[in-house]
Amino acid sequence: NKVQDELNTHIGKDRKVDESDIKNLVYLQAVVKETLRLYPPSPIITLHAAMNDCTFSCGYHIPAGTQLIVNVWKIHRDARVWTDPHDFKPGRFLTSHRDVDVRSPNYELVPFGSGRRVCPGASLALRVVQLTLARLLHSFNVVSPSNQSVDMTGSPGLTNLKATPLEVVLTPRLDTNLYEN
Ligand code: HEM
Repeated sequence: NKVQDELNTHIGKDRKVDESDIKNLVYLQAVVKETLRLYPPSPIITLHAAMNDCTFSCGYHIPAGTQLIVNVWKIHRDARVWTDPHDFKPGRFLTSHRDVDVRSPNYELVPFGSGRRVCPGASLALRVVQLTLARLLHSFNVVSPSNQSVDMTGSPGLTNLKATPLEVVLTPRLDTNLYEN
């Protein structure tokens, strides 16, 4: 509903959302970030190895050549970084965490990985996800059948899939002529 309020303010209901509108849709951007934080499509990143010996401040010694797995899911729910880490609160990216981005140097938010092997498709992915979500929420009201809350349980695996199918009812919210092309 808050994204739809933002869409009403910046776009209105007489035209479709355009790619150039996205920079003004700061709450929508925060929703995408919060979604990537709580439900990273790659919850663990594999196939990495330490190039040099290193010792973490907490005492762990990692010899060069050790194969490493990055637990993105855990990093994104670290209570030392995120207040109410398991709650969906997009507003945190407009207040307490407004400077945190998927390219931040402090590694709090790493849905695309980081460093030399960071996802080269990150910018494309963000543009596509933001525009698609904006168009969807601008064009339709979305509710779950019988208004039940959505089961967000995930299934185990290298990619983050819902354990149960998502069922929603879409209702148009714009003039019919805007759906013709
Ligand atoms: C929301 C969408 C996406 C997410 C969350 C995502 C996430 C990731 C992650 C976590 C990695 C591993 C990084 C690492 O090893 O440290 C990766 C690698 C990669 N991604 Fe994406 N990705 C997305 C979309 C895309 C798109 C749209 C493309 C291409 C157009 C793409 C191309 C690649 C490639 C080629 C690699 C391998 C890079 C390498 O090993 O050097 N990804 N991605």
